[in-house]
Amino acid sequence: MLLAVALTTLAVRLHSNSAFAGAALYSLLSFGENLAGIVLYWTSLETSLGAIARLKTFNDTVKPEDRDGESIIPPEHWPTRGVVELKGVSATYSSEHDEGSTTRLASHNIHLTINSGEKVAICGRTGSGKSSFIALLLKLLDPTSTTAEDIVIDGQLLQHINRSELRQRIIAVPQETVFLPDGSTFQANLDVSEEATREECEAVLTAVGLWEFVQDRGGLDAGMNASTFSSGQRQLMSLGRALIRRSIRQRKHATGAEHGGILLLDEVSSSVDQETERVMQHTIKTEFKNYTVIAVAHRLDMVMDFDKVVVMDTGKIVEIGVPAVLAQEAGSKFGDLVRARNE
Ligand SMILES: Nc1ncnc2c1ncn2[C@@H]1O[C@H](COP(=O)(O)OP(=O)(O)OP(=O)(O)O)[C@@H](O)[C@H]1O
Repeated sequence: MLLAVALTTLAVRLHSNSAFAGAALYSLLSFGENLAGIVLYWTSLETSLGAIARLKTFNDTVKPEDRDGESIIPPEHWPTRGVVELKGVSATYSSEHDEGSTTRLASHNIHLTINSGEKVAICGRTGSGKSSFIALLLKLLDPTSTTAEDIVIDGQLLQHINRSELRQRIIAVPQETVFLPDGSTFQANLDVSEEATREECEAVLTAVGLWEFVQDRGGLDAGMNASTFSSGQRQLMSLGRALIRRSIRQRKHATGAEHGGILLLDEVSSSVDQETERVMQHTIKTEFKNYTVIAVAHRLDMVMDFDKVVVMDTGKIVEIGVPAVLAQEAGSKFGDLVRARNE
């Protein structure tokens, strides 16, 4: 089982170039129990393939034994407000496998405050550092130098927080969806931590428009074959997982009051048609209305009604503003991206 999961995730990684795509297995890793085994399996891989080298870089950042033992478990329901502060954060990838250079700048002196419940889009050209920004928030990538207050989420310094705990508290939807080995049930694939009820699974699949699809294939207990999913259906399952996590968090919240949190999205609608994108947007807006949402987006129409857009270039923030306003502004970098897309 462990080997199969590792191979599945590895196969996904080999098809990808993005930093955060390495975190496609985030949704599996974040549940902890198989993490040590998967990491051990990976680190034993010896190959000179570039993709594996990148995988190893990602790997190096998640070794639990290095840092988690001494790090802090945040308060029980953290983060409930979803205030994110970055105070001059820089990060590099070590590229010992790249010829000619030793480090590669992914984030450069990032100063940014994201307020509670804000919906923020991260935009920019390919390789501008969008996914790396998300990777920083999940501690998949570490800041190069750390002053004591580099990244703070709801008053907690990220550098002190236990990595696996962090990845259980922040909900993230990666660009690529990693499934359990073929034959695992729809329910197991949707609810990886096995904490949701069948009713919750059905409600979530209905919300993302996959309930009929699952029923046609034998229902929640039927074995699933991921290769029969389209890319868009894979992304909908990923969003479904995020909704399940939100439900579970909400249920565990002592007061029962609606609380917030943080949702990270990396190009989640890159493979869906306009109608499906509309469903996804609606679901994110309604189900995560109290959450701070940080979304990497190439499809700029999806983020036009967000509160804020952050435009990145060569690892730096080069513009921050309201998307609908910037889109109309001559000389705006976001406006340039929109105009380039429209052409
Ligand atoms: N694992 C890695 N190892 C080394 N360099 C990396 C790694 N991941 C990304 N980079 C480099 O870091 C820089 C920022 O990459 P990042 O993936 O954050 O950009 P992006 O804006 O998300 O790109 P895209 O839109 O193509 O997904 C790029 O120069 C990229 O080549």
